[in-house]
Amino acid sequence: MRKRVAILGSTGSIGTQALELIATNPERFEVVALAAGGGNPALLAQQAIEFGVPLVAVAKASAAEDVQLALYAEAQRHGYENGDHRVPRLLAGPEAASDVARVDCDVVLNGMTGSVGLLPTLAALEAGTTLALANKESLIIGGELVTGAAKPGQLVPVDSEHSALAQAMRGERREDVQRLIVTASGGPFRGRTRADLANVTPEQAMAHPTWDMGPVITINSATLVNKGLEVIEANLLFDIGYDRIDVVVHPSSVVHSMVEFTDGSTMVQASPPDMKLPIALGLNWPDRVPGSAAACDWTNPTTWEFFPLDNEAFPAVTLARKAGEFGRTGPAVFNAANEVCVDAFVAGHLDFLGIVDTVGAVLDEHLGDPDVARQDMTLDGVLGADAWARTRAAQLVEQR
Ligand SMILES: NC(=O)C1=CN([C@@H]2O[C@H](COP(=O)(O)OP(=O)(O)OC[C@H]3O[C@@H](n4cnc5c(N)ncnc54)[C@H](OP(=O)(O)O)[C@@H]3O)[C@@H](O)[C@H]2O)C=CC1
Ligand SMILES: CC(=O)[C@@H](O)[C@H](O)COP(=O)(O)O
Ligand SMILES: [Mn+2]
Repeated sequence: MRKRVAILGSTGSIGTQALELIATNPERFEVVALAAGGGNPALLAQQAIEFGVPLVAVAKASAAEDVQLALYAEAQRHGYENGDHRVPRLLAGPEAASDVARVDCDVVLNGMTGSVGLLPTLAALEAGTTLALANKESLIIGGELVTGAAKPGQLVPVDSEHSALAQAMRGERREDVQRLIVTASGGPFRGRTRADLANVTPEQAMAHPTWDMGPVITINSATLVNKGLEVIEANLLFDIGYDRIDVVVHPSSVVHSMVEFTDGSTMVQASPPDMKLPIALGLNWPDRVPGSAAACDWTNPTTWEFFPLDNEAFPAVTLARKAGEFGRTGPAVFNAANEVCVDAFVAGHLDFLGIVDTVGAVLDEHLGDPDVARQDMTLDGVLGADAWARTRAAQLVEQR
């Protein structure tokens, strides 16, 4: 039986790689729905017709007409007659991705970027569908709302480090796990001091040394915010305390993370950097998809290097730990402030160091509010904290 897959964020880095993988494994997977933001109507339409997808969704209502026209044009190119029932149904608007997440299917792959992925993540979990989760932000900001909505085994990590951790812990007893060691490439500015980072440009920050990814996660890798988010993600996915989650810099991104056990053994998951491997495992969990990606080549001399993280030049992981340990709406504020600052940096309105400095200032303000510590964790609370952090971060960016 082929697995029926819905892809949220189909036009992005994760989405397009997932579709490439599905194209080479047509006997294993079929695509039943696609969702995207609306930034690339032609690509969305091309994907929909090429994969024979019956349902397509676009978040920006203003892009709906362009997507509809692109669907007709693509259908015509494939020789469809007018009124052909294979032309997909189109949903449009901010709820559309959540509607797609609720369709009857075997796996929802959430490859959207940002906190906008939260409601679709919850929708997929509530529908009882397996959720292959690349959109780490939804788990991080939703916290216990997301983990509490997931049945055992329903939430499968696609993030390379967390896929590695899940693979290394398969079949192991939880009480035998001592520590999780999350690897970080160190980003394009590895080895620089804080002073060296003052004038780096968006173009330099976009030059990731090992991964080709969407713009937000690429900037997050340069600031190490991505690694901070991943520490929170590891805590939530594997229910392991922050004091037992380490970060180590591993520039070549071949070791995707490690699990240390109580007997002194460390299990390493290694493969050349290629997201198709964790995407395939996410779509086909618990089974592997043969040939998803190339394996390590041992015919040439190989060295793996590991370095401690420079928390002084890159304080984002320390800050994320603070947000994560506080819990509740702390991670949502950390993430939302960062999303605003990344946009501002890319637009040339904020310097590189200003990203994490501003996130830290917004987070401290939030954690210092006595009402925040008293609040229960609710969806409205998370959405409210996200909105507040966006406004506050924008004000601080303006003042900087
Ligand atoms: N890329 C990678 O290798 C990795 C990514 N991740 C995580 O995966 C997620 C996706 O990253 P990446 O693929 O790089 O990001 P991209 O920016 O490349 O893609 C984002 C996708 O989300 C779509 N999108 C935006 N808003 C909405 C919306 N409201 N509804 C539906 N779709 C929407 C975009 O559509 P449009 O094109 O129309 O704007 C696009 O298809 C992130 O959370 C990231 O942290 C994790 C590990 C590795
Ligand atoms: C591929 C993936 O999972 C990314 O999250 C990656 O880890 C980013 O690289 P950094 O290690 O530089 O953050
Ligand atoms: Mn990652």
